[in-house]
Amino acid sequence: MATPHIGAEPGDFAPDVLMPGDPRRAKLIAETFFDSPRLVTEVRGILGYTGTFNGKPVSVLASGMGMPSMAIYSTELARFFDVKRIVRVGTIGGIAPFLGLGDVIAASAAHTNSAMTAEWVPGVTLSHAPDFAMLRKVVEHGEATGKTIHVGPLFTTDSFYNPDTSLVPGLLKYGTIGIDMEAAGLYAVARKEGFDALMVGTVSDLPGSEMTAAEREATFENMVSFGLAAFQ
Ligand SMILES: O=P(O)(O)O[C@H]1O[C@H](CO)[C@@H](O)[C@H]1O
Ligand SMILES: O=c1cc[nH]c(=O)[nH]1
Repeated sequence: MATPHIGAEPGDFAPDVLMPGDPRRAKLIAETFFDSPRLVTEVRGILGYTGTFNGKPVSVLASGMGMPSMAIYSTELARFFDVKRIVRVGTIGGIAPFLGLGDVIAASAAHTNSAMTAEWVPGVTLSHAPDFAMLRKVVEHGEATGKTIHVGPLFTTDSFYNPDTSLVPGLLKYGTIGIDMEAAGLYAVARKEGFDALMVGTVSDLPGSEMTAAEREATFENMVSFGLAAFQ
């Protein structure tokens, strides 16, 4: 049955789903990595495809931008389409000095200034963290292929424009390496809805340098290869 935001039927999604923010990146991922991809939803232009990778069913669905949008789509995938594992494949603003444009990161935690989960357990600041088995698989993929993946905490912000840059020294002091807008939402919803999740991202912005929109769309292959490794 279709949901308010996903126009698919039960069985249209595989248990494993990749989630980029950008619908065009979802299409590109399906066309580049999947065998026999088919469009399963396009409500609001949020594209979803299902195909196979290495002979196993896999899907991709855009999340849109920000924690509320990610929370809507990931909740509906878990509740109505029996999705068991989600990997967000997104772009990241790098803040750690050792990062370069195009580097790949797996988020071992996600701090946030969003109030979305503030009252889920009254009086408690929840730690938003990935599934350890999935995190281990992407690290092992890096070791097996000789490709570098940085593992560290992200800061998931509600504000792409007008970010409070005075936060950066504090974030760095506590080991944070980059910034996105969805990882904490995905990790929180995963615990709430009972699926496993991981965020893998490409560094698209650094202080003083950034990728163009075309580069953001194109420099995704390494990140998606890591993301798919989490499902193996
Ligand atoms: O490239 P995506 O996955 O959209 O991720 C990042 O890019 C968007 C901001 O430009 C936010 O969604 C942020 O998290
Ligand atoms: O600077 C950036 C880049 C990607 N995503 C963000 O949230 N911020």
